[in-house]
Amino acid sequence: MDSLKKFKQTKLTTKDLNDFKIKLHAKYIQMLEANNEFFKFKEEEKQGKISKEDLVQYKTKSKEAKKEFKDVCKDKSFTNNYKIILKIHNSTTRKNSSVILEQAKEELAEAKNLKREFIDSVKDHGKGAQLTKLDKVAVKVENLKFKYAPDFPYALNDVSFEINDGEYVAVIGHNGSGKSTLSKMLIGVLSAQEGHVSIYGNVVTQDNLDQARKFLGIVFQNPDNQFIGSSVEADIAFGLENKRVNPKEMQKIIYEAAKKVGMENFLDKEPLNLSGGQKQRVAIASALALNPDILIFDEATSMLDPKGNREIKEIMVELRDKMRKTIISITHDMDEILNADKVIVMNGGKMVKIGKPEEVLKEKEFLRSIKLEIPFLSLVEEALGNQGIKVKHSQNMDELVKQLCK
Ligand SMILES: Nc1ncnc2c1ncn2[C@@H]1O[C@H](COP(=O)(O)OP(=O)(O)OP(=O)(O)O)[C@@H](O)[C@H]1O
Repeated sequence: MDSLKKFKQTKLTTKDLNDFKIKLHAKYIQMLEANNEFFKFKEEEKQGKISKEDLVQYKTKSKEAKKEFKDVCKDKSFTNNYKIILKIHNSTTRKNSSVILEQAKEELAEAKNLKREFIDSVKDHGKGAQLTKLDKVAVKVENLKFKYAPDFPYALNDVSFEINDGEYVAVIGHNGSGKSTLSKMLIGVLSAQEGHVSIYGNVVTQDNLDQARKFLGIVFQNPDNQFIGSSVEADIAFGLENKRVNPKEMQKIIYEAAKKVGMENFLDKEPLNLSGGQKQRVAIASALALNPDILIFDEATSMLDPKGNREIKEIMVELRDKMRKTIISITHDMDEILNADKVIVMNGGKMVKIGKPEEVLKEKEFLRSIKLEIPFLSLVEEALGNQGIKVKHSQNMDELVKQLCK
């Protein structure tokens, strides 16, 4: 009994297996990269661009990466974990105590599954690794700093904030305030030089970046650059094919994702025949098909006409309200902050304000001083206030009119 108790306290779990898969997958990618680099420089050496001596360092790096990957594959922890419980299980059988025997059986089955999964994960280089949600905070940024070169000023300077699960957050700032740099750091295109980004409680590192990205969907600025397929359907299918989703399930996923953005009747249409707003809706559907928890809109409305702009803003609100998605909208369009739960104001690489839209909009002089335009709706609210007509913060003109007509 004591040995079973002890085993339960020290046994390996699915989290350990997941950590192992993440490590294995990272080593596998490092090995591939080092190998590619070696072959690239081997070609260059053949062409006389680099010397044989220089090539040696790439060969050594590639060999080391291969060895490191193989060493991780040789991990004995899960086999040992199984052996220990097998021994305990077999001795428990002889004692013939039914409750303990049942517990030992359960532990043995669990350890056997872990061992089997470990063997499979070695075969597929840890591809199935997943991060679990350890926290209700969707995105946590802590003391983030970034410079594009050592003698450049900070593009991001000690930025910290939290975005809760299901929250709609607008990140606003004038040109050069650091919005794009922040967005690149959130999606892992740039790595933190100081500080951390955590997604659902997991600090993002080079090792778990691929897994962390599974929580994220991104919609960029230019609708034309985002269309990869020859039709709406092919475009949404692209990400699913990359993820090797079962082709039988794909049709349904594509239809559902298109329906969420009102594009289900356009599946056979070519990109040429779509408006900018419709193309952005397809980009959103492509992201939604992969079912991310967090959607980042990086200046996604800035190239659209007023109608397209309005459509995409409405979809962002719907995604939060109906699908409980976390929305991060990086924008210089002040109108976008009206729909947000929280606004992060950036200036000169620093976060200079964070709060609810109505709190941020109170500071009109400050916003003007950092070259941000006050939304027309807020100016109307302010003018009404000056006339003694008190109104609550509205998300759009219709809401304000309704308040006034009550
Ligand atoms: N690739 C780069 N190399 C050097 N400096 C850069 C680079 N990209 C951005 N910067 C600088 O970093 C600072 C922050 O720029 P960033 O692009 O993040 O701001 P932004 O708020 O997104 O601006 P915009 O709205 O114009 O895109 C600026 O001073 C900018 O000049």
